[in-house]
Amino acid sequence: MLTLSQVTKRYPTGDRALTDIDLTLPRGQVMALIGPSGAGKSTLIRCVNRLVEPTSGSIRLEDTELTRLSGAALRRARRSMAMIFQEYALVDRLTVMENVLSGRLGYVGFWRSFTRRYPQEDIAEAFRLLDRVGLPHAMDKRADALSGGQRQRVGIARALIQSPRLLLVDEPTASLDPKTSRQIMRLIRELCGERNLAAIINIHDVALAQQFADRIVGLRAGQIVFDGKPGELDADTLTTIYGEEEWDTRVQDDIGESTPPREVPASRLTLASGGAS
Ligand SMILES: Nc1ncnc2c1ncn2[C@@H]1O[C@H](COP(=O)(O)OP(=O)(O)OP(=O)(O)O)[C@@H](O)[C@H]1O
Repeated sequence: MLTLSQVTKRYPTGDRALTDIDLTLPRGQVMALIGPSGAGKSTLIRCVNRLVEPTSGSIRLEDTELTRLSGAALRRARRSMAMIFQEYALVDRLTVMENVLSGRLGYVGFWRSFTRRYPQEDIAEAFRLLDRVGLPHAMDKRADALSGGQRQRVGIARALIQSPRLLLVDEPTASLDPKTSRQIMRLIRELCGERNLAAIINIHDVALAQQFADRIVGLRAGQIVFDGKPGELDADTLTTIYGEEEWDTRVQDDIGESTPPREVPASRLTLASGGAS
């Protein structure tokens, strides 16, 4: 449903963030994008919804060539690509319900949203979604009264009320503790399954990526150096993605509570943390 062909991004500073990216994402697939800092993960996600303009190449969402769109056509296409952010991007002074309903902004028009007169069916859907993400009693709370995990649940509900076909998820767990991170990843995974939604999840945590994604794509210096199933990620592959000295530290950080002692050879590390709570 999403196809990137030969996508390259060069920033005006001269930084070449992506080089000739070819990638096809089928409907319903949850793909994790991993790689070291600066590899181009955020740039790739933002090229898809054109928050960043690709320098060249083609990005197709089903029958629509996204790189050619502008104005109203681009706004319409963006409705079908919802984003979930690391820092949640909620409006603190608004209630949970208002934050969720703001996901309908692309549909209801400025004045209707400005005066907060959303259609009854949107409000009913917001109730259903808040229930589904585990916040049935929080709708009247201000967003800044919530914990990080709760805020991310609101961010997920806001994304889903857009009725997207694709989720673009940018480090959803980077500000959360390990247990909450697993709960959030599990929720995203389940919702993608229930709605046959495809997702690209930019994530630093390799163990979480392995545990919850169908597919892992490894970026290094703007190029895809691995594309395979979570179980295919081995020490050699991680060295290719992260470099010789980096990856075992990366995996140990990711495993968190079950981190083995430093003297365990890298080749014997179990990458997936397992036993998620
Ligand atoms: N707005 C920008 N202007 C210039 N260069 C940029 C800009 N944004 C990113 N870059 C450069 O593009 C490259 C890829 O950055 P990007 O943020 O996409 O990587 P990333 O893999 O998401 O990194 P991180 O995991 O640290 O968020 C880096 O070299 C970065 O310095």
